[in-house]
Amino acid sequence: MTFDIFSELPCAVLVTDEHERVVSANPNLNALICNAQNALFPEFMDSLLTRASSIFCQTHVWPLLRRNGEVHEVFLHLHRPNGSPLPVMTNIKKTLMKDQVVYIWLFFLALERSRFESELLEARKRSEQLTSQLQDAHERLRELNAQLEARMVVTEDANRSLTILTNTDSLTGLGNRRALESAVAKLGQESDATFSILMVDIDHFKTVNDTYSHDRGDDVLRDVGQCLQAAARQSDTLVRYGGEEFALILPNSDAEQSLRVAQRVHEIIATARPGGIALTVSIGAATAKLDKSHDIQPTLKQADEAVYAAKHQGRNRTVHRGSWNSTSL
Ligand SMILES: Nc1nc2c(ncn2[C@@H]2O[C@H](COP(=O)(O)OP(=O)(O)OP(=O)(O)O)[C@@H](O)[C@H]2O)c(=O)[nH]1
Repeated sequence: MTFDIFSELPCAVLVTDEHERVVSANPNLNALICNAQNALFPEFMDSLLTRASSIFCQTHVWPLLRRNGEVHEVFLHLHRPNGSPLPVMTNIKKTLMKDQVVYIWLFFLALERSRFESELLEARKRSEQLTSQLQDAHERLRELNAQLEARMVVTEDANRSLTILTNTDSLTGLGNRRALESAVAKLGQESDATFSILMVDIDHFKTVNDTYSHDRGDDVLRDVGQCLQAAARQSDTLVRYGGEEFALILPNSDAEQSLRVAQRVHEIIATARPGGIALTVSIGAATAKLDKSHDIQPTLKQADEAVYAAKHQGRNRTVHRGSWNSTSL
């Protein structure tokens, strides 16, 4: 009986019955053993094995096969007609074919197997090396990322400090003219909001410098800044607008409210005596409604003109200009 289906298989196949008789063999097995495809096979498979392998089969392989129905990775030596042993690996499985119990033996050259194994080991080693290189690269990337993030934090801090510095008046610690822009943003998004600006200018400040020294003049500027801060609300923005001039932005304040704040400024400065000197300020006030452009320049200009008017009218007073009638306190 032959089983043609095995002739197509790429490996060497032997089929035996339960009495260890050779039932069939495919051409690959012939080629493997005899280097010829049509060689005849012995009746019992025992004759195909070297003596040592035959004993091993009788004592181990067949008992295992009969018990488990299959055996894997058995190392045997086939007995070639020229007398030389051929090392092979064998997988055997019991099965039913054409109503007959048979055992199918698949043979692989042991040498090929060890070559495959060493190739596999080599590939595994390469993949392990690659994995470790990848891990190193990943670790390095993580470090670089951390360094980059740290640098970004430093840069952001530096940028923040720079922004604060460029928006701050170093003498008084108040915002400077540039800081006015963010104050405008603070006025709110909605147009139609009423706001006021107070321009506060120290009277006869040149005389203060000339009489008491420039340093004393600086003290006066610092103290006036504090007086104005005391008069302002949390939501107001105070900046040193230039020289001895300060600007106070009052969101949501109409003319009347701005005049009340101005009055408070006059009183606080009179009481505080900035730099230990009795002095007065002139205040120009202006009130407007915020338009869509958020442009406060026209209102600033009006407040500036109002300061000029206050000076002209004798100083130590507030003049209000703007959409409202001029008022003088
Ligand atoms: N100490 C000091 N003085 C300054 C500073 N900035 C500007 N000044 C001085 O402020 C003075 C301003 O003088 P003026 O513009 O004549 O004004 P004023 O003397 O206050 O006179 P009126 O404004 O008309 O009352 C000048 O002498 C400037 O040198 C500063 O940062 N520190």
